[in-house]
Amino acid sequence: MSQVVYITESEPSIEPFSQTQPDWIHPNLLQSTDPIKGRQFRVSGLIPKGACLLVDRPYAVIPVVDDPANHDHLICSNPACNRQAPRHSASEPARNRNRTPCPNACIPDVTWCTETCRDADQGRHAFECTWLKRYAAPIRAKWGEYDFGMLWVIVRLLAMRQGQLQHVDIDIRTASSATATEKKWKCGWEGIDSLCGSAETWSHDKVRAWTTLVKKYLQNGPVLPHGMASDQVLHLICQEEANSFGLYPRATGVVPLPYPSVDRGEQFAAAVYPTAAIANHSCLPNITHKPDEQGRMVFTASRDIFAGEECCISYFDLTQHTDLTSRREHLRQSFKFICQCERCVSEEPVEEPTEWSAMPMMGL
Ligand SMILES: C[S@@+](CC[C@H](N)C(=O)[O-])C[C@H]1O[C@@H](n2cnc3c(N)ncnc32)[C@H](O)[C@@H]1O
Repeated sequence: MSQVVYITESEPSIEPFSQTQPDWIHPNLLQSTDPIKGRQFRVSGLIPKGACLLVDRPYAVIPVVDDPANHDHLICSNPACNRQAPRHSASEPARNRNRTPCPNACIPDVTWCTETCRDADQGRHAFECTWLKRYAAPIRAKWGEYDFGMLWVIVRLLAMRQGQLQHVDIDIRTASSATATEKKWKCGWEGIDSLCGSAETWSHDKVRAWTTLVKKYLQNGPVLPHGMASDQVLHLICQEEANSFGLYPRATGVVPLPYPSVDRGEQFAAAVYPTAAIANHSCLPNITHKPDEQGRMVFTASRDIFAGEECCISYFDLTQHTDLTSRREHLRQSFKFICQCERCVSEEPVEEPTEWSAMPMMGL
């Protein structure tokens, strides 16, 4: 990849995303490739039930809440924090108690849990602030909350990438010259760049619609100086669609299903993770996933996992879609693939063999 650094005198400095590995990765966790599903997690030796397999920091995360000004679970915008910033918490020391809004009042969804967090995040936020102020309201009004969220995640991904490019010597370049062990897991922008997703799986109408949005709202220019071509940004949207996680307060993928049924709660954020995104889906997962208090995705073994087995999460709340048709339809609509997990394949109806002897003679 050619290294281009886009820094001008007037550009604020964005703190680099200096992570070179996930925060925790179980030594028995490996990456391999499946001919149908693509990249996957496998294990090289026993991982006992309850063990933590992965703790991965989001590369970009946005809050997803109605009425942010009055919501208790808005997250701190500082990517080094991501903690929920409650409106009031009597138990907190006074200096931590106030949510700190954007000084330019860009949108109420942007807040920091403390002034310290806000000040440390000035450079990154400056990258998105003008864009949010100019486009958030018109995009929400014309295209709706889902499209706005998709575009905002892209803006936050581009802001983080910009931070890495500004610190190219300590980040992207060192990543490409890292030792074989360090290169085992691609982190930061390298990890995002390697995510699956392609516009070839999209209908012409969908490509046209997102191309329009990219040209209208995400063009490289003074409002968003990212230096990428429109088709690269469109590709990033495909990757985001195939790989982003909803963040919920309770674990996803608990099996057997709890009785009485417990769902995973109300979504409060959406995020893209460089390493957690390698996990494929199973309707009988052996891993549960849940964000920790900093929005890091934590994978936990829900049973003993033996050498050679694939590690899978569930992409949806298993309490909501139980039979084969409903599960496959949900995955097809929301995640654009036909589930080939062992449970779905084993539940496929067996086609009755044609009884030729019972057929009338066809004039032979
Ligand atoms: C979040 S990515 C998972 C990692 C991906 N396999 C890769 O190569 O990067 C989601 C994509 O993986 C594939 N996938 C995941 N679970 C699958 C399953 N149960 N059946 C078929 N394809 C699956 C689909 O192509 C899906 O769009």
